[in-house]
Formats: sequence, C-alpha cells, structure tokens
Amino acid sequence: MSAAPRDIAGGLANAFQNHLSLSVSPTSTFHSPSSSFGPRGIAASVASKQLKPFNTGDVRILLLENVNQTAQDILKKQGYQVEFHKSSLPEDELIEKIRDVHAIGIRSKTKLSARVLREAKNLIVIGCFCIGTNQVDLDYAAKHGITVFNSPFSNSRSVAELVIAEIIILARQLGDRSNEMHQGTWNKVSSKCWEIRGKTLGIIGYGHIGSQLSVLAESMGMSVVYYDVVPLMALGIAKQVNTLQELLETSDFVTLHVPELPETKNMIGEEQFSHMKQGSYLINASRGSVVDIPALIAAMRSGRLAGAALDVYPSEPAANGDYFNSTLNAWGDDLRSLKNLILTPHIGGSTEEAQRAIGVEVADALVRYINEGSTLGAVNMPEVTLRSLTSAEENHVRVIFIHANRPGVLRQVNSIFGDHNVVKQMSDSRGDVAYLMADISDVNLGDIKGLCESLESLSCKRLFPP
Ligand SMILES: NC(=O)C1=CN([C@@H]2O[C@H](COP(=O)(O)OP(=O)(O)OC[C@H]3O[C@@H](n4cnc5c(N)ncnc54)[C@H](O)[C@@H]3O)[C@@H](O)[C@H]2O)C=CC1
Ligand SMILES: O=C(O)C(=O)COP(=O)(O)O
Repeated sequence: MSAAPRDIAGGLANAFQNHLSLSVSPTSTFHSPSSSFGPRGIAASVASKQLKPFNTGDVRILLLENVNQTAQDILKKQGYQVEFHKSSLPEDELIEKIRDVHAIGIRSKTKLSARVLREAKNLIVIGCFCIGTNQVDLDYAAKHGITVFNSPFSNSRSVAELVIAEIIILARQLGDRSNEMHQGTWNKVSSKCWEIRGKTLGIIGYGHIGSQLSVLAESMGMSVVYYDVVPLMALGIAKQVNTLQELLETSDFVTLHVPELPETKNMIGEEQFSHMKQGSYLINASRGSVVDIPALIAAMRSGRLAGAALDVYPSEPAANGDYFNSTLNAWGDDLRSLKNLILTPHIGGSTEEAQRAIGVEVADALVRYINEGSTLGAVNMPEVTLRSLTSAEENHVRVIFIHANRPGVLRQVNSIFGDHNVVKQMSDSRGDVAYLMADISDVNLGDIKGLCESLESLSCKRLFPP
C-alpha cells in the first residue's frame, strides 16, 4: 500500500507465490505494501469475518520504548511476530531493524524521520503509543503509503493530575523541603509559601489536557484563564483571553499544553518571561522545544519566577540511566542548581492506567488497519472504512489502494476492476494523498496477481520521490 513504488516484501511475496500454486483456503491471501487483497468466503456463515491480507504469521512488528504489555498481548494473539525492546534504538540500529518490519510501535523518543522511513521498505503502519506525533515525519509517511495512528487522549488525565500536584508542590516549595530533610536539614518556613485557592492558573493550549486541567483547578478554588489559537468553549467559569501576553500578565501559575509545532518553538522566552508576574510559576509538560531554557534559568535567577516544573526537555535520553547530564543539554548544571525547580523524566503520561489504555487503543488500531485496511483515527491519512465483508460473501476481496490525489485515478482503477462487481467502495483524500477501499466480488485466487500488477502499474503510484 504505497504511493511510491516499493519492493514487495520478500517473505510476503514468497508466501503469495506459494498460495497461488498451492491453496485456495480463505487465508490464502496477499498484501504488499502497495495493494491489499483478501479473498473471501469458503465458509457459509453470515458473521462478519476478519480479513487476513497477510498470512498473519508473516507480519513482523517492532515494538520500542517499553510499549505496554496489553499491546503485545493483542498483537501476539493475532499471530504476528512481535519483537519488543524496552528503550528506543540508536538511529543506525533502528534503520537495520525497520527494514524488515511491516509495523512499528513507538512512544515519544523514537524519531521516524524521512531518513529512517526511506529505509523502511516494508513498513505499512506506525503506531505512536502516546499523544504526540511530532517525532514522525507524517507527510513523508503519508506520501509513501505509511499510515500513522496515535492515542489522542488516553493519558490526558494523567498529565492533568501531575500538573495539579506540581502547582501545590511549587506553591509550598515541597521539593526543596524534602531534599533538605533527605540531607538531614530541618528548615521550617512559611515565607513565600502559599495556598493555591484564589490564585489564577493560566493554561496555554486548551485541548484535551488543558481543558481537563481547567476543571480540576477550579474544583480546588483556582481561577482559570486560557489562551488558544482557536476559540474554544470554556468549561466551568474559565475565561479565554485574546492574547498570550494577557494570560502571562494575569496568571500566578502558567502551564503549557500545546503540541510541538514550528509556531510553538520557544513560545516562552525572554520576552514572555518579562510579561509574567513577579514571583509566578511556570510548568511545562508539553514538549521541550516550547520553552527557551536559558531564558527560564535567567528568569528563575532574577526572581521573576518563584519556581518551575519541567517534565520535557529539548534533548531527552533514549533510555533510563545516568544520562541527564551536561553533554545532553549544555545548561544541565545551571538548571540543576536552581531552587524550587521540579525536574521529572517525561512521566506526564506514565501511569498504569494510561499505558494500559494506550496499549489497547493503538494495538487495536494496528490490527484493524493490517487486517481490514480501516484508517479510522489515522493522523496522516484520510479516514476510510467500509462495513466488514462476511463469510457468506464468497470470492470477495478487499482492495486498498493508496495513490497520488489527482484526476482520473478512479476511472483507471474501476476499469481495472472491470470484470468484477464493485460491491462497495469508498475513497477520500487528504492533501496530496488519496486512499481507496473497495470490496469486489467474483474474484478467483488466480485473478489477484493480475489485479495487483495492474494497480501497481498506474502512474499515479509514482508521483512521490523515494
Ligand atoms: N508530558 C507528557 O508525558 C505528555 C505530553 N503531552 C504533550 O501535550 C501536548 C498537548 O496534548 P493535548 O492536550 O492532548 O493536545 P490537544 O491537541 O488536545 O490540544 C492542544 C491545544 O493547543 C492549541 N494550540 C496549538 N498551537 C497553539 C499555539 N501556538 N498557541 C496556543 N494554543 C495552541 C490547539 O488549538 C489545541 O487546542 C501534546 O501535543 C504532547 O506534546 C501529551 C501527553 C503526555
Ligand atoms: O503522549 C505523549 O505525547 C507523551 O509525551 C508521552 O510520551 P511517552 O509515551 O511517555 O514517551
């Protein structure tokens, strides 16, 4: 399934050849990265039937970054070959491994750049077992027929709860008091320690996390203002403000919940700190690129900020261990020397509840995509699905065709389907890429190779450079 020419995965191609000569079983199917066909129906039940475009045992999936066990269980139950790693991989090792797999599951650390994806000749789908998808070159992936899924809100509550905790910890200087006690120092102070009720929380980015946080903060007696690039309905009695500056000038606590985008890079820097209240606090559990850290260090030293909490950093280590040092980020020592600064290792979404839910959600999306071609919930492809084929529908196949979005393609495709009946069909486009799903009948196993080759030969498959 690809917009660009790709080599058919060797193993799968062999499997296909074997099926052609050996078998007419309902699981004798073929799926190349360019087209997908699943012959239906020997049995006569009307139950909806799971399509098996690959021989499931041939499907290889690489899971990185300690993706939850729930995902492994779901994928293994399908019969797929699953390789699991606790951390992300260095780029050269990633490139070696990604060449062989049909699907990959990652979290926020693994960078799937165009350079890496160019080597992923057999890859048809990426599962981001997290919210953010900034670590993947989504456009390159779409143009090369690789669909990307994520989990848009399964960890948002966990992040919101972490931020609530941090607001209180900062207001009461709990991190410092605890560190002092660990060193044997009793230091009972009330100066510059505050209750949070009656204080104003400024939320930048009022999406899934920001809006949930808003409700929690109000329930603890805080006033909430928020700034977002789109007008959004306020929850409770929160108030949307028109400019970032207005939010910064009125908030006691400022918290960031925006995605990593060119427009959010260093959106909090020297100028923005100068608009914040004297003695206010900053929390960043969004992405490390959003805050200019040297400017934050200066704002902490000058007393503009009375405290800060950081969960994310411009550079983050690939694995657990002794890696958060000044080699990773040049300002590391300066940061660590500051008082009332909470540093956490990107744990906003790291709860049992969130990770289990994400494991199920993304693994299910991968299975639906691999087995049935459904792109519902995809972040870089048009969302296309059709009701399932049933076991009663004999000699039906489902065709998935990803191609360049340009005039005349449907006419060409339907002329290739000419000898068959198109039972149902759905096509949609997103930018340069179009996705077509069609269930066609009266297809014998021997027809499949020809259909596949005819689709592969269309020029609309060759618009995007490799
Ligand atoms: N620390 C952690 O472990 C986690 C971090 N995250 C990060 O949090 C981010 C936000 O997550 P969600 O709330 O689920 O995303 P979301 O997409 O639901 O909300 C983001 C909001 O930011 C707004 N926005 C975009 N650009 C903006 C700008 N320039 N100025 C102001 N607002 C802007 C959007 O309009 C949207 O309302 C994610 O993209 C991810 O990077 C998410 C989960 C866990
Ligand atoms: O969901 C997100 O976007 C996060 O930042 C959480 O990332 P993680 O799964 O902890 O690598």
